[in-house]
Amino acid sequence: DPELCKEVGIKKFKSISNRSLPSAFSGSPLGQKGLFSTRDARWSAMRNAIVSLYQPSHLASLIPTMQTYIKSSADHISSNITEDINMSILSHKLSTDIIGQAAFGVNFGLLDAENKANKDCDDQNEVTEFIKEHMYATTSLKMDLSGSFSIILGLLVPILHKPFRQILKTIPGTADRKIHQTNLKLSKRVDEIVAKRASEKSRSSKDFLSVVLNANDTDKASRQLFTPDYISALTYEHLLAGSTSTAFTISSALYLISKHPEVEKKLLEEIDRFDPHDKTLNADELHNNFPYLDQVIKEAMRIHTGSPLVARQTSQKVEIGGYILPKNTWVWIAPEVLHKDPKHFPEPNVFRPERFDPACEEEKKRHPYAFIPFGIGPRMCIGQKFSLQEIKLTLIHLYSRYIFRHSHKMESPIEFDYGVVVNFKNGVKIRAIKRVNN
Ligand code: HEM
Repeated sequence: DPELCKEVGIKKFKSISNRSLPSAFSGSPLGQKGLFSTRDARWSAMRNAIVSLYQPSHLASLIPTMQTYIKSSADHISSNITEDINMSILSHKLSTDIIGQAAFGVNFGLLDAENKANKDCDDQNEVTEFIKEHMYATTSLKMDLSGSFSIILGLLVPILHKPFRQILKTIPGTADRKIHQTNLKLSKRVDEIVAKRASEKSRSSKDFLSVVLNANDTDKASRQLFTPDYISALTYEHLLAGSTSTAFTISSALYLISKHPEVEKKLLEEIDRFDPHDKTLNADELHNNFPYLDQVIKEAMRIHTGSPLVARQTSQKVEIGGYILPKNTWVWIAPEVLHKDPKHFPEPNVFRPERFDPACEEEKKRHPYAFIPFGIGPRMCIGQKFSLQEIKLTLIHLYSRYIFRHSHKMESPIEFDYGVVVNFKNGVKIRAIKRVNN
């Protein structure tokens, strides 16, 4: 109910996590550092400290960096043009490299196979190992029966999650133990990156980690709030939040566009009209010249919604839709259920980007909260603009050079893994076809 959302959503709910599996995350480096237990006050301060990084002017300054990584991934496609490409893996590397630079100020060099001498890390193997573990950690927080038992239990009965995890993590062979050990290693590595950066005398002001450490250097209050552990947890959160869902959206868009030639045709016309081949777009051009691409991305996020659940906890007793929810009740929203509601999206399973055209009746009539891939309210995704910029730049660059077709190894119907972020179970497998004259 719109009125209720307005009234209740903002005023009476306190948000306690991001997309948001508190019990699942409490086993991750975030939870181990106590992020969720105390995070509200500190998180608001942190959001304020870093919000400038997500403002249009800073995002615009990231375009050339993003373009460099995007070009590397296109070059990778070019050298594998006769083979199947697992777009899920390639886009995960791309988005991890980009967020590595933006959040840590570190070049992970995942796309750059030749990059043996990484400037920011003494040992390239360390970086590769770190990322492998990061990828394991992001994919192992599952919500089905193949995931950790304590996580599944925590979803059903949150109070049981912690004690069960404590027991299960000591038992060899359990997913809980594997996750625990991976998280310990990840935590240690993030701590090392943070400690190294903290010891540097001059830091840039362009990445998340440096901005927070700079604030700590100059401000005593900030030092008390942002302990080294807390900074590590947040830096890791950025890596986690910034890579998987962006990668999922890029591969989902490619999967859907490849299946719909009429959408592909219209999109290519828009991209070619602007002729962005090998050109660095500026923020205004990116924002204004690709309205159909905007619709395609929204529709891809609607059909395949990356965040399965968003959570809130009531900060006081409240009545919603005739139900009385006591204080501290967990409320879970499943955005994809909203996104498939035929009331707001007629023929919900049809991929039709035009339904997001601002001139279209369906779009005009739709409730503003019917489409919430980035969550909603004061705790909605802080990286929304960052990721949309990255996704747009990637699709423009790739489609100015190639079109894509599903590999014959691509399963149909496609299968999903439900984790903290949804993922394609076996990846999006495609073949690239070089476009004439490009
Ligand atoms: C397509 C890409 C992305 C999607 C679909 C997505 C989705 C979401 C969702 C649904 C939430 C929870 C919002 C809520 O509770 O209302 C969230 C939170 C968050 N996201 Fe994203 N996200 C994406 C990309 C990013 C990127 C690139 C970053 C970092 C650069 C990022 C950083 C965060 C952070 C830090 C939070 C927690 C915010 C808070 O708790 O105040 N996300 N995201």
